[in-house]
Amino acid sequence: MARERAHHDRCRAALTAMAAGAVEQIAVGEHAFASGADAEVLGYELRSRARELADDPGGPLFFGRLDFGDGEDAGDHRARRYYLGRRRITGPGPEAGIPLVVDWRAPLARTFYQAGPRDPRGVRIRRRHGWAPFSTGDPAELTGFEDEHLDAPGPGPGPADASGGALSAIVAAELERPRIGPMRDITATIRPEQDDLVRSAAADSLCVQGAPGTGKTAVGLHRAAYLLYTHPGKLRSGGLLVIGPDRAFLSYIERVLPSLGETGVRQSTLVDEIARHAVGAEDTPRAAAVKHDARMADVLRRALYSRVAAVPAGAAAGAAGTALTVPDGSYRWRLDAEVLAGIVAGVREEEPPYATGRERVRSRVVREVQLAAERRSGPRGAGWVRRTERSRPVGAFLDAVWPQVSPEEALAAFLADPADPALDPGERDAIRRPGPPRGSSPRAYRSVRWTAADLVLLDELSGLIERPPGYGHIVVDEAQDLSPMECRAIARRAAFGSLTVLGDLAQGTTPWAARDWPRQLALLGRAGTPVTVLTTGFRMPRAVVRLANGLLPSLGVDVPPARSLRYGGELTVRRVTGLAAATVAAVRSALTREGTVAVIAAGPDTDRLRTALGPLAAEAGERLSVLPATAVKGLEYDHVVVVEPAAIAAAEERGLHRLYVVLTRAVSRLDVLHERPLPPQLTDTGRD
Ligand SMILES: Nc1ncnc2c1ncn2[C@@H]1O[C@H](COP(=O)(O)OP(=O)(O)OP(=O)(O)O)[C@@H](O)[C@H]1O
Repeated sequence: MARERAHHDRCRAALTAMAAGAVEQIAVGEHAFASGADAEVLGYELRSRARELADDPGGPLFFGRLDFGDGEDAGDHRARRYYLGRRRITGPGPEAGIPLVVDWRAPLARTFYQAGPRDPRGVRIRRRHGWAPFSTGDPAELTGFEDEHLDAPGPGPGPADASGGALSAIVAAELERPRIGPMRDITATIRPEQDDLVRSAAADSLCVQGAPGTGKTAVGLHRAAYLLYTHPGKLRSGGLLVIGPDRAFLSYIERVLPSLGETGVRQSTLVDEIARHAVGAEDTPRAAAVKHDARMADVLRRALYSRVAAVPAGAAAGAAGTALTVPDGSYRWRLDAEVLAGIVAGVREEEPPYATGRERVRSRVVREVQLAAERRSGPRGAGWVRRTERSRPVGAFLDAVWPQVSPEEALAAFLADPADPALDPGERDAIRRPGPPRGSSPRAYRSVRWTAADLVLLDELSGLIERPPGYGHIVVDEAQDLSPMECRAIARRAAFGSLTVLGDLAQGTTPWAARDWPRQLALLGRAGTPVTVLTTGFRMPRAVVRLANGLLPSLGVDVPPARSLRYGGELTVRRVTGLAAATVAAVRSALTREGTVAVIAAGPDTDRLRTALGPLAAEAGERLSVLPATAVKGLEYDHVVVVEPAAIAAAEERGLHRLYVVLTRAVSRLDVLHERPLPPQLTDTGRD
């Protein structure tokens, strides 16, 4: 213990020196460069590095150690010892460059996560360190360590581990620990199957189907950090996006990447990512279903290209057969309709983005004019070409055959008259909405109040008009809930990158939620991506998993049930009279224990419960949340009180899926309170 503490002290001193060194380098760097631009780039890099180092929350600097070889022969390179931690720490002075702590993402660390009695990988001892819970500012306190002798495995204590060994007591304690604040990193306890996913090649897209609490979100975030470490150039400058279901979820996960030293990742909801406008109106469920349907991709493409006139409409009236006349000094060059129609048709066939298509038509038309001019009166230079491209007749011709259009203008015009053969009359009526008449000035479209689904359609149109800049990698959480059109919005942004798709078909609650992964992956532009299934749950106690699994056969999806790695926890299911009073009593008792508490109920019931909890809630402060069932996706609380499951199940079309989400949020204790009979799926399994 003394030696390990001394090593930790050495690491702390080295980290402080590294942070000071980074600050000093900024000062030196700013003076050493002749070019201001170079100094600026270097300064930016150094400042970020200094910030990352200064951002250290003060926790333990390592969580494990690997001893390779037989440990006797110091000259044998295999007889080496490495400490592993959240970030690399190198020694000062003569030790500079020698890692005191190896980053958990380094290739060597893979051995820490993957080695086991069946496959020791040259490891003699794997040590896990136990630390007292810490808060920012306090020194980290080593409380113990645990050695696994992988070269001579003996029977270990505790439940068996999937990798062939015993489940480490330190890992078990970490899993049982009450949840207090936002989500934390899992670097110390990544499981082998999670490590495989985290370290998949950057170019590979992957899909993880995992029961609730199997660590999908944790895997996605650690994969993001891993990719940034292995491909810093490609991904560090805004090239990595994490998409989550809502802002509450984002604030729950937002500290994980910074705590791993990664501060530059964009974390967003899809709505925020694509929003060109604020949402100002609501669709009927029918209209939303039509707008999110996969057919809308072709429908919108047709609507946009219906603006392109197949045969030039004679923008500049001229002699019969002449569709365009371009004055040029004392000459007038004429192009006939057939040539122009050929140009337009040719560009359409090439299928460039709409805006590129317009420019392509422009330059080909001018090329024809140039050829005609040069045949008569010699070469024309670049200046002539530019002038002709900007000339009034050419502009008028383009406006007639390939008019400029904004996504807003195209969508408003389409919704005012959604006459596409792919939509039946009922569907057209559902989405029809009066809009500014065709041909209105772009300003007329600014006052339109868009719905959330309209924003998705605007994004589609915007992608048809101009290719959006993409990301090198996108992590998509709760991907089962994405509509076909939302999937396309993500696919567009990952056209040249890869995807980590995370989700659970059983937790699909949107009307368009996926029922199988192959189709969803095809919509995401990644057909054929392998699907990895996770079933080992780290969140819920066994009894809670059993209760929730009772719903699975009714959810209409083919997913294996979760099994829990946890041994603690409590479940109570109680029929009560007077839900509000029973909730207050349950919360009062829950607050006597450590950790967060959530009361989850059908939307309309939450206000009533909040009122009933009034003074108690004020006393509990941030420890207590009262939430509608629709707002808990991806979140977890130490103690959950679920109020009236039947009301949650009846509140929406996929109410049983919602109930499944709600019942799977508890880390330590779940109280189910009901007045009405429980949904039948819960009655057999509920009492434990
Ligand atoms: N290897 C691990 N070691 C310790 N804790 C872990 C590990 N993997 C996951 N966890 C913890 O288990 C809990 C559930 O993980 P996470 O939220 O990532 O699951 P999920 O599959 O995304 O769940 P859901 O489907 O409900 O969104 C979290 O508290 C997470 O930190």
